[in-house]
Amino acid sequence: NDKCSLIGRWQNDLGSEMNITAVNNVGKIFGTYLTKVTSSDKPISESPLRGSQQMGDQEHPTFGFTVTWSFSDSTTVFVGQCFVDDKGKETLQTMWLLRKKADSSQDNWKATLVGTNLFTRV
Ligand SMILES: CN1C(=O)N(C)[C@H]2CS[C@@H](CCCCC(=O)O)[C@H]21
Repeated sequence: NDKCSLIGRWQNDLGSEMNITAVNNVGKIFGTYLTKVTSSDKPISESPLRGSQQMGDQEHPTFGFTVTWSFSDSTTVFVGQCFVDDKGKETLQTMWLLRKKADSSQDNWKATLVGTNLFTRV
């Protein structure tokens, strides 16, 4: 049974490192996210990550989590699923929405970025 646990350290192609430190018995996810790149001009620091995963099927659980950036006024939400390939390699296939702070509602239209992202274990 290829159980896919979210716990541990993950990295993506942008050089970000995510450390999921705990998933409790009801699927609550706790961790931190350290980005190497930012669209803000502030110094980067580790940011908290909170979310939840489905606990029904432990093989390839779906999940969602929010990163509340500690150094910028933006927020990113991730949603995705954990997969294990036939060699036992785990990946997190995700899509994300990055909401940057708009200076006014007139700028609201250009304040949300979207993307896909693959995480592999460090
Ligand atoms: C590095 N990133 C990464 O690993 N992503 C999956 C994408 C979605 S979150 C964004 C970084 C946002 C940093 C905070 C800010 O620039 O306001 C980018």
